[in-house]
Amino acid sequence: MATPEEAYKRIIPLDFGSVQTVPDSFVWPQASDGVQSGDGLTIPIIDLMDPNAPQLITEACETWGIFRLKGHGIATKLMEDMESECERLFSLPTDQKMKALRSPGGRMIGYGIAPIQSLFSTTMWHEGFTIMGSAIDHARLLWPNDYQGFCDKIDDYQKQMKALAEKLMRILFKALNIPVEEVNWFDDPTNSSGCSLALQLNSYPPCPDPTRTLGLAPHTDTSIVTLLQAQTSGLQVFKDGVGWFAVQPLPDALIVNLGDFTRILSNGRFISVLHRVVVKPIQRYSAAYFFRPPMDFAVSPLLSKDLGPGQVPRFRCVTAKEYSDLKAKHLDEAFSLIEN
Ligand SMILES: C=C1C[C@]23C[C@H]1CC[C@H]2[C@@]12CCC[C@@](C)(C(=O)O1)[C@H]2[C@@H]3C(=O)O
Ligand SMILES: O=C(O)CCC(=O)C(=O)O
Ligand SMILES: [Fe+2]
Repeated sequence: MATPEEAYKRIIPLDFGSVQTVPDSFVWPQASDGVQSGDGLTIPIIDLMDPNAPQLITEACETWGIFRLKGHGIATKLMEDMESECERLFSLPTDQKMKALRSPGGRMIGYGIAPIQSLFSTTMWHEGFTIMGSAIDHARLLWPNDYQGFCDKIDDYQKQMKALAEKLMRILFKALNIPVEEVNWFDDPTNSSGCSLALQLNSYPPCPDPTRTLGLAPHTDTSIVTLLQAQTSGLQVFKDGVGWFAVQPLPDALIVNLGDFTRILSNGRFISVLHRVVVKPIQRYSAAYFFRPPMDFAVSPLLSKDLGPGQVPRFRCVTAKEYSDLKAKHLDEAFSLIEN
């Protein structure tokens, strides 16, 4: 059992600016086992304005669990602003960022290493900033006289991402025969049922030896859907029978990936894609918006009006909270624990 000091150390990132080599504690032997993308190994590109988009999205969810989305309506300027805010935040001196450090055992918000880090003994080449709702309390600590600009951008971004995620959720639920009318939190403007929506700003500092370490260890997201913005490559997905391969970002497109809750709701039909991040000699930022149900929501394949002939539910019903707690302890094994 870790002492409180040890636990605390686990949320403090490395002072990346000062290291010339990858320390042993950051060495992931499997980091370089990616494959080159070849024929048939491209993540679909879908235009949301295409009348066929719902069909294409459904197919992408069944085959990949991830796709690149154009025509999403998020202004390029807002995406650029978000990238600049990431740069402004993560370029702050380490002792300044430390003021907004996530508190151990507390709510998962603020500055620090990846929340899943506690499940791995090898450290990830990463620092992050987690936001749920308003960012004001932490932004004040980072920029005591100048926090409003950051907060306004974050609010605007979350509002637009939420609207887009709801649009996508409508498409997914329609494909799964789940009536959105029965989901009482859907479209709730106050999101009063608890802070489960989250925005994660990720920074992967320039790495002197990129093939030896990982930015984020393999994981699936604890979300319905995750909307990811990243200007440079680094994200990889795992495809059965193929291995790890790169998702190339497109200018202006967002990367959309499904999370575990959609796998449960779809009774396994839609893929909650396993992904990881490799690092580069250059700085990389990303912003991930996690669209998640309120913690008291009961997630079950039986919400669907049509499991298909002879189909039985593969997963038992769990609240979002119950599942998140299982995930925090068991990561990938969480699924086997809810399998019927
Ligand atoms: C809303 C969420 C979703 C979280 C937990 C919580 C806040 C931060 C998210 C991430 C972001 C980084 C990868 C991940 C795996 C992690 O370590 O923290 C994500 C995790 C999850 O999808 O499970
Ligand atoms: O940085 C990326 O490309 C992916 C980030 C990610 O997977 C996450 O925040 O959950
Ligand atoms: Fe992720």
